[in-house]
Amino acid sequence: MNAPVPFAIKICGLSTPETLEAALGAGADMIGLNFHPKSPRFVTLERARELAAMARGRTAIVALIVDWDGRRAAELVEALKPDWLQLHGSETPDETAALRRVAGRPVMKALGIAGAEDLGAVAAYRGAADRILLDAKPPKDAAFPGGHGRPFDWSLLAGLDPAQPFMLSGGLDPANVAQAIGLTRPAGVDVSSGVESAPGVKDPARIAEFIAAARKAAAAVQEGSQA
Ligand SMILES: O=C(O)c1ccccc1N[C@@H]1O[C@H](COP(=O)(O)O)[C@@H](O)[C@H]1O
Repeated sequence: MNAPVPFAIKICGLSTPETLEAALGAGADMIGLNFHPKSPRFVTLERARELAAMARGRTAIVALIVDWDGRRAAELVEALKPDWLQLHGSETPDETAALRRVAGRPVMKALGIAGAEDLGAVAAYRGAADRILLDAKPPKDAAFPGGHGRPFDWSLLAGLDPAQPFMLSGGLDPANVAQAIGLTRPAGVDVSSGVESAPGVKDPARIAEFIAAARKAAAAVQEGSQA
């Protein structure tokens, strides 16, 4: 039997040393650096290297990319040395497996969920991705494919194979994360907008509140499943 993976809390879209330090101090397990140019959380490689140097050895560093090819991803890995790649575009299972191979890093594949039919994609990525991240589907006219602060209907996840681990994202915040964890029992949670005071502006107090609430709810689920 595989060893259980510890519950992971990821704070995504960090772009300043101060807010990164807030996430590290509050105990984030993963931090996300966003390389999608249309995102309000976009960081240059230079800024990302500065932040990664602060974070290395204290948390897992995740580089978020959207529909990149393998050569570009491998160059980013060489320059930044992230622990993970987060693929948040329309990468197919084959492209996901190829990116993982070429870049030599574990990959977290984000899948957009709006209805029960979207859950079918999850099985297709088994073996291609190291983690599945279930996010709300972006609005149709959206300029970027994630980070819109919108939740999806969590009750849809009752239709998922209970043996399938996943991380949950999409519209999570300090006030709803405990309910989301209790209902869906994810292997981790990921947040961006819900810990901001404005798009792209992270709020240290909300980061700390989010991490404390998620940690407490995950511990309660764990205790409940052991009882
Ligand atoms: O945050 C962004 O700007 C972003 C841009 C492009 C792709 C993904 C992005 N963020 C990811 O989206 C989800 C949900 O974010 P939110 O909490 O609803 O704002 C999360 O996994 C982020 O990593």
